[in-house]
Amino acid sequence: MARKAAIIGGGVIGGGWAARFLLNGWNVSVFDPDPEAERKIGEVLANARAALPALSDLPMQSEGVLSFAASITEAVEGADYIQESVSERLDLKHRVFAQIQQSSHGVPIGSSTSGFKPSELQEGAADPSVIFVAHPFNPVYLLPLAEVVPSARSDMALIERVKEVLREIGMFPLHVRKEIDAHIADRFLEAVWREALWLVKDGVATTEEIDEAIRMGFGLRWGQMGLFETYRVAGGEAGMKHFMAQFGPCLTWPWTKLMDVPEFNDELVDLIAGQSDAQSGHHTIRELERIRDSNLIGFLRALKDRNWGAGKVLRDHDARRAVALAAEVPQGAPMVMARMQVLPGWIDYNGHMTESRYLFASSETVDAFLRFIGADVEYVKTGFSYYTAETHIMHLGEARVGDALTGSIQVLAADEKRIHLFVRIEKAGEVLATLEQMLLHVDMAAGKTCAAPQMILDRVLPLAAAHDALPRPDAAGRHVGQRKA
Ligand SMILES: NC(=O)C1=CN([C@@H]2O[C@H](COP(=O)(O)OP(=O)(O)OC[C@H]3O[C@@H](n4cnc5c(N)ncnc54)[C@H](O)[C@@H]3O)[C@@H](O)[C@H]2O)C=CC1
Ligand SMILES: C[N+](C)(C)CC(=O)CC(=O)[O-]
Repeated sequence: MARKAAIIGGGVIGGGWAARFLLNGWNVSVFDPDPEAERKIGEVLANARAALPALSDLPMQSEGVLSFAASITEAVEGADYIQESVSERLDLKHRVFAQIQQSSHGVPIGSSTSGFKPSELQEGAADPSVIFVAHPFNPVYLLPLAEVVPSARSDMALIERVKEVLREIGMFPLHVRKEIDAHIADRFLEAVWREALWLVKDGVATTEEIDEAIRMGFGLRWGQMGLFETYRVAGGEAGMKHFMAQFGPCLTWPWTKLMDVPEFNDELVDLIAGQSDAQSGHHTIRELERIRDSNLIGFLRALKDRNWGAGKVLRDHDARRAVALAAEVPQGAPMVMARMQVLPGWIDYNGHMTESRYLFASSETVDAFLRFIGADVEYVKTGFSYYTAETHIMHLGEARVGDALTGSIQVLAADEKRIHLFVRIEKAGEVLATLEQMLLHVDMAAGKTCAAPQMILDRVLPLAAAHDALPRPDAAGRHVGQRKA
């Protein structure tokens, strides 16, 4: 049965948490007194649905059920995990924890706070041991980092369980060992922000010039190696020691105004906001979110190919899910093997899903089937695999961006060397395309077909026999231009 997350506070960050849990198969109950919360979460969720599936190489899990509760008590009822994401005010957070703990006992309560220490959050709580910081980064559904900060009063066994929950939903829990205001990452963001405010206030640079200075240079480097590994490389062959010797003295030169804070008055706010409008005001916030998400997807995908940094987290998440998927027995015949989401990049100039994506959707379906019968990545490493010899596609309907698709498999026939498959790509029961495909078992080194091993035949031959009882699809055996019978 799906587990339940309660999200208290459904703004920018609560909405992101809701999407992250839902798309990873959890049921989610949100409480937020804002009458607009449901609409806002719906928009965040639409962006997440368009973005997150693009990071996975496995079919997405079935989405959990989203509900909106009328009270905190209703939201937390039966919850396995609670995430507080209300506005950054300590008195408000204390009130919310008190209400949560009137009806929830022993359930982990993570706080999204950007800066409060866990010991501050725990003050006056009925059970402080279950309250801790789980600080995410926006967009929560795409960025893996969650700083997990316990205090001396925390239940450390519970913290370990929480870290596992975060890994299960594809996140990277960074255990912050010593509590400190603003944890680790926000201290950097604060430093950069202060410096940038000074540069604008002093008329040295505009908001746009500052953003170019970041995104054309060091921002790209930081996303893949962070600070210290980057500086190690910058030290040349002599590494970090040389870097420190060369740039250490600059720390005492006037390279920063970090010690001072510019006066945060209306003049400064207007200056920054005006420049920001001139820079980006031609896009709505939702447009900017979608631009940000597709840039992040490209970046994360590149890191995933290299199994590096945040890309390694994505690979580990796929590997964990692959084990769970392999243990799952697909239901029904034909067997639903893949669930997909039509992404913006899949749409062509006709405004519907482009033809190459039907082959892609079928590949996802057939790959899941091959993993199911044991011809998975580990098997391929032994030098054997299935190759596609022939495909016939029939286009029967249209898909639009955001549509949820399923890919199902009917085994038409199978023997030692061949698997003859019929794939249906469907949207809510409507068949959009069928693909008939012949797969051949090959010895990859020899470049020749050969018999599949018994362990694969033991899985595929009974399926072929069982699917023999299904009606043979009309489209099976058709060729291009053939008249309908
Ligand atoms: N916006 C950001 O970039 C990040 C924010 N955070 C943290 O996440 C938390 C939330 O921030 P945002 O989502 O940005 O703020 P937000 O203003 O977008 O959302 C806060 C939500 O809390 C709701 N709320 C207020 N009182 C409530 C109550 N008693 N019960 C339930 N909901 C209530 C509001 O209606 C609002 O929808 C803060 O602690 C913030 O520091 C963490 C990471 C990044
Ligand atoms: C600006 N901020 C302090 C709320 C930022 C964060 O807490 C994390 C983020 O997503 O940048």
